[in-house]
Amino acid sequence: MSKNEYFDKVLVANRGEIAIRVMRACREMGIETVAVYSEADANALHVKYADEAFLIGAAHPTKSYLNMDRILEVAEMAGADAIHPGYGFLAEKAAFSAAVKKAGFTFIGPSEATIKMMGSKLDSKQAMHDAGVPVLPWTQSTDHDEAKAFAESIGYPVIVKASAGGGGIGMTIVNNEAELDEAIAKSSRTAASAFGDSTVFIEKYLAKPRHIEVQVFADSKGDVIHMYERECSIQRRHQKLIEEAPCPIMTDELRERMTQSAMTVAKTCNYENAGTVEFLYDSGNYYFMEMNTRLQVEHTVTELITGLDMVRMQIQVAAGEPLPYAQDQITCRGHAIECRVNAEDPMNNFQADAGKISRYRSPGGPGIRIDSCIHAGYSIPPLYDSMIAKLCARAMTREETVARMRRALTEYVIIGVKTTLPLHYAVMNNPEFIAGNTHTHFLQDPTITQS
Ligand SMILES: Nc1ncc2cc(-c3cccc4ccccc34)c(N3CC[C@@H](N)C3)nc2n1
Ligand SMILES: [Ca+2]
Repeated sequence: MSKNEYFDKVLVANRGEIAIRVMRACREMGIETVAVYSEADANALHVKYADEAFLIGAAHPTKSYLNMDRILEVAEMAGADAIHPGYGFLAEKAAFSAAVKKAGFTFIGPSEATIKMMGSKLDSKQAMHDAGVPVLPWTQSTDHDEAKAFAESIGYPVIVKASAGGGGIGMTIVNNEAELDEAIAKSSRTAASAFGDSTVFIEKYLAKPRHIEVQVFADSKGDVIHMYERECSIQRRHQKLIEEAPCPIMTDELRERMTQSAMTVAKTCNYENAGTVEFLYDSGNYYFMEMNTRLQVEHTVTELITGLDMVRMQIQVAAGEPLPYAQDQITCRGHAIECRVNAEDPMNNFQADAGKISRYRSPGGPGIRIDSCIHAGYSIPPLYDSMIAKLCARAMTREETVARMRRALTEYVIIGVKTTLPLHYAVMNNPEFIAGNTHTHFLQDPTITQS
């Protein structure tokens, strides 16, 4: 007799804070958890949080967290019913979604076909254009004369992007015709080596857009809801550093249009489970960029303004249940900001900094949330993503939330490794940020870190 109506046992195919996050939801639901860990993670917190834990291989991700066969073997041995991929690693690998299903487990995420479609920026752009979702003008021709004619028709600058790309890899800005051929060749080379697919396309370049993304949720019956938007413009080398919900410049009218577009995107690709539709926003217009077919790092700020548990919802819809909330039950109350605490040195080009944490004290008090995988005495392994904690603050207004985040940052003590905490403190004290004037090149402005 299962202790809940969803699954008896879930294998979490991930590590770090997101593995702990998923295990917390499972524990609250009476679902047993299985952790997988590499040799470098033998003492990791996610191993301690799970009901069972299995060593899956050496530290390098290809030998462990990316090793599909080994993970499925453990799921079989442990008698898991479902697998949660977290984010990163295998989360958006279409073949993993298929392999999980083929092996008889439930994949807590979308189907192989959906992941595959959204993995191609060109296919998803074409499909969303045909569905009437705003997209930036583009061409997939790399012929010099056709590309030249396209660029001249919409005006320089334009940008060359990799279709199989992500995270800004393979993007080359083109300011004039003389740069066109080399940009196409450079992006194609990068795309081929990074993604094994040299397909590129060219689109209108927006100088200082905002990155606004809409959280959507869909069940296996085709129902889709949105859970408002997040602004994620403060990034560095396409790694988000600070996210907030709702977006400071959102109006009811713009929100209505963007959330409708986001739900059209989800319906067009038969989406199931949690997903995020990314838009670029510039002077009142928004444009579909891509869809992320996973639960994102910054799902936290959406949980804080809606009061919902998104991992619980993922498990419910993956088990075949209808969406647990109707659209009119999803409310946006207050404001939330997330600061990603990375083991990097913001004053030395964000160089990753591994090492042992000698002292650790996390903030607390009203409206503070910490999702982390660290503790005093923990040694940060060098081979994985540098994010070690997420500090979130929520309050009723953005102004109060910024003040609360500023206060929490003064309380956060992490001794033994360099972190991005000083950068976050500088941003929370920066007049432009406080005024809500963020855009994607915010951190390029040298005055930011000299507050
Ligand atoms: N046509 C056009 N114009 C301006 C752009 C600017 C960016 C961009 C560039 C640099 C940082 C960014 C931060 C958030 C959102 C976008 C960006 C961008 N991308 C795409 C992947 C994403 N991580 C960055 N695509 C763009 N596309
Ligand atoms: Ca993406």
